[in-house]
Amino acid sequence: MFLEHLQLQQFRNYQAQGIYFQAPKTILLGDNAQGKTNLLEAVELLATLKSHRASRDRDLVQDGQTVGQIQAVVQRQLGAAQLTLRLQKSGRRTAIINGETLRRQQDFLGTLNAVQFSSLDLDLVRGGPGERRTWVDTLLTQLEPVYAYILQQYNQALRQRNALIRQQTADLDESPPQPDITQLALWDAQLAALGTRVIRRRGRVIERLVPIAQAWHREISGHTEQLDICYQPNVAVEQDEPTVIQQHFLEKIQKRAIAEYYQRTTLVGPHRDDIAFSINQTPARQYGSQGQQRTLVLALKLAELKLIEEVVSEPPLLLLDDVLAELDLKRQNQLLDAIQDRFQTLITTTHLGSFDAKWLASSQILTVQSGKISANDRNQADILKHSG
Ligand SMILES: Nc1ncnc2c1ncn2[C@@H]1O[C@H](COP(=O)(O)OP(=O)(O)OP(=O)(O)O)[C@@H](O)[C@H]1O
Repeated sequence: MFLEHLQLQQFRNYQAQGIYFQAPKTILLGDNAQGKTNLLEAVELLATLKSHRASRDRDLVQDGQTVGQIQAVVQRQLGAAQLTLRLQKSGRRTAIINGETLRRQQDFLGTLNAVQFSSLDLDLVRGGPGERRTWVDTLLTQLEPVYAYILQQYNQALRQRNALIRQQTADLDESPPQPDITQLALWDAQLAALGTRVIRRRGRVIERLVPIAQAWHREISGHTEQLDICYQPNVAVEQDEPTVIQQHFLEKIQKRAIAEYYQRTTLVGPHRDDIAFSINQTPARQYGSQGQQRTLVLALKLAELKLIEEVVSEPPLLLLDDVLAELDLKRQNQLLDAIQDRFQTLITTTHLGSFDAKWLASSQILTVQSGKISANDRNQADILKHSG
């Protein structure tokens, strides 16, 4: 797939900006806080309907405005698609494909696929389990758009169950516990059914990703290291059978009932899953050197690219946010060799110094300054169309 055109209107620090992408690699060059990451964020929103930096649309709409818009033309094997995402300072988003407003936003997913790689991704190894869950969920959302809906339903059931537990324990200190068993049992069943769907999908995607990531990791580490990735679901999966997992889920809820009552929150379910990474049988989080952790994240990102390509039968985009400077020259070259011209890649950087001359020659270079994009040299002037 190829992102041919992007149009940003009142989005972050862009007033009105159109960009035509004309090379497999586009380098977005600019000082800090000029709008480079904002542009990648717009593409991330089109691919996942989520931003890793903003949880509310009000932050995405340009300051002082009430609405913002991201529009794109994506070339796919079956033809071109036009994507429009309208954002409001307060109120719901509108998702439009080829002029048709979608009733379910989840139907927007799957037209544009992208893998994002930023220095924040190093937190995948060093950070907490939440970071790893978000990573696997974002990948799943692109592979199986229906997963976005399942996860949303699970989180809703979780919130409602938590509210019920809190309500029942509100006067914990004054009177003895009086749980409403029937109502809680209904939420337990919901949580177990939806949670099982989340667990099985997470298990399946990690199983598919592991051999690809291991192969990359072996290659990048010069065949000296063995990567292992282990899904650690909060509810054990001994058999990939929904009824068996649901049964385990409900049994574990029973066992943790008293602890849940006193901690006033749901303690059982995939919102407590983790994924363990180890290198040569040693947990990467505690013992991996910075270099080893970078190799690991690079292997994961390359594996994501390949897995999405396998599943959707087209190469996804790669968004590299200020990450090349974080990698040493050897790893940079391994990444660049792996991408070649197969994956359309958008790269942000504050300086061109670290780029290989061969790379620069085959890239479209755009300068980003205060929410405005201009071609880096006169030959590239025709690839820009300013609007507004
Ligand atoms: N909703 C908004 N409205 C207007 N401007 C915004 C909005 N959100 C962010 N900005 C501006 O966008 C700029 C940040 O841009 P961005 O995060 O893309 O930086 P960058 O060019 O990637 O730089 P860095 O290298 O520091 O990451 C800041 O100047 C910020 O004030």
